Amino acid sequence: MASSCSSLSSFNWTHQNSLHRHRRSSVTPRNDRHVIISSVKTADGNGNVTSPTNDNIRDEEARRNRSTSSAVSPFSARYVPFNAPAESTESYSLDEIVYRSKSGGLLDVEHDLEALKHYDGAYWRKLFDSRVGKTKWPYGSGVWSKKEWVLPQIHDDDIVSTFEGNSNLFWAERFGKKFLQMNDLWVKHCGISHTGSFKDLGMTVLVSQVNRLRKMNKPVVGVGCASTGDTSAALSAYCASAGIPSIVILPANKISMAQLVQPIANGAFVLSIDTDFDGCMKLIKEITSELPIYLANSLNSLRLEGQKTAAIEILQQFNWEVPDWVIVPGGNLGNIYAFYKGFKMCKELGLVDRIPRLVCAQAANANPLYLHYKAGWKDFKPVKASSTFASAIQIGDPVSIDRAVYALRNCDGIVEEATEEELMDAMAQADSTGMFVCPHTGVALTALFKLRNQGVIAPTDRTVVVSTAHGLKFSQSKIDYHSKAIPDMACRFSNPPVEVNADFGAVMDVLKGYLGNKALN
Ligand SMILES: Cc1ncc(COP(=O)(O)O)c(C=O)c1O
Ligand SMILES: N[C@@H](CCOP(=O)(O)O)C(=O)O
Repeated sequence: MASSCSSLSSFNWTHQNSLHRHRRSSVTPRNDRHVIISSVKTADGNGNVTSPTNDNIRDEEARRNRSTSSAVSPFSARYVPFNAPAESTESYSLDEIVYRSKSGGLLDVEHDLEALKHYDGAYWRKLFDSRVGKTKWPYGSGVWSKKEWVLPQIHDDDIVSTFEGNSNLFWAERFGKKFLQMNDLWVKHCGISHTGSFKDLGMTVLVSQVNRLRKMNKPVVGVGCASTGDTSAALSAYCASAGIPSIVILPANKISMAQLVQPIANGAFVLSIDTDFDGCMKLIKEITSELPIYLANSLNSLRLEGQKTAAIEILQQFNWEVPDWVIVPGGNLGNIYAFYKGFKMCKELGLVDRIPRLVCAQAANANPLYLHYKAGWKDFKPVKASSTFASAIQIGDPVSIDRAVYALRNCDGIVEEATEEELMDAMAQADSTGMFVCPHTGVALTALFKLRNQGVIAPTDRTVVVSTAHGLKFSQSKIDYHSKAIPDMACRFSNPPVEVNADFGAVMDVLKGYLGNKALN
């Protein structure tokens, strides 16, 4: 049986004595014994315990787990109906295949917070910090470095990970100063990742659990999703790495070529369907209720357990100081809730004393949440999403609408929208200061521009913009913008190449003209 005792026991043992004093209760987790046992091995310069054999990092951890196989995790998690009334007793094991509550509502993964509270905030901060930047399986992953808060009961050997997470929290110094008069602006580059988007954070959790279910002989022949590009890329990569079949349903001609080729290259079974994302989502829900195909979209609350670690990571990267604002582009609306949940857990477990205000940013062409917010959260109505350069969030009927509303209402959150011109300009402005962001990040940056102009976000507010995908996946939109090939768009920040004859004089003339317009510094 999986043991997160071993996960606690096997972290840098030299920290254990100093961490011990942080434990709140007199309960002694059974793993402490194993800490002592493992400590007889030699420790490398980083305090990692090393094996005398030539095991790879997965084998090394499996061997360690075998030696602690009698240990049972003191932590646990289960599915419960999302936002259930206190008197609800409905719950499911994470080893069940279930996506909806009895009433048809969303589910949530509920952790045993009382067990986690046996350790105080300082303990968790130090434990998580001790795992960053190491190769130790599976903690080298930014997701699995928080394993006790994610999937505490999974066996380390069942985990399918690319050491995702630990993404760059980039100080957007020049962008902040030049365009916003801000000096504490940060971009969390979740898109600089294994498959180029934040979806890796959730997919490692979901595919790991599928790996476990298949080893338990549960009826899972493959894993499937509907996608606007990034979920399918992540699903196919993680499944390919574990040897699990993946099936992806894509809206024909509505995702970028770079995104389309990802599942193809990773060996997924790709269905290109003449509908939009909402149509694909409807199909995959029907398919997964008929066939032994496990649903990988964020309707499945397992995904959000991985995605929430990006919020924890932001706090960690600020040395556990809480930013004032976090701005997240929203489509199917799982991620905004995942951020809320990550921040909320850190507050509940004493790692920080407050949570940031969240802003969810939508494309004006696909803005059901924005309209709902403007209507005072009354009577949600899905919309027919129109085409947008932010194609991964072209979603009119988001599955996680209830989760998003809950998150935003509980953090005094805001919803903003961006027109096509605004999002493309914002993306180009960010790129002109050295970034290379995706159009969805352009949507989030537009929200920031608007809230700064309205005086809602102050120049000194510490603000994080979540960048959700790698800009290289969306090169064609940048090519269109910089060649001013977009109808009815001024493309104010375009920077097209200058065509010059292969002639020294002609080149010099052009260069002198260019340099003449520049100040010496
Ligand atoms: C690049 C990118 N940004 C933002 C989002 C929005 O995330 P969510 O669907 O969780 O709201 C998605 C997917 O929907 C995406 O692929
Ligand atoms: N942008 C997503 C849309 C589906 O979102 P999910 O989080 O519910 O899987 C994608 O890339 O497919």
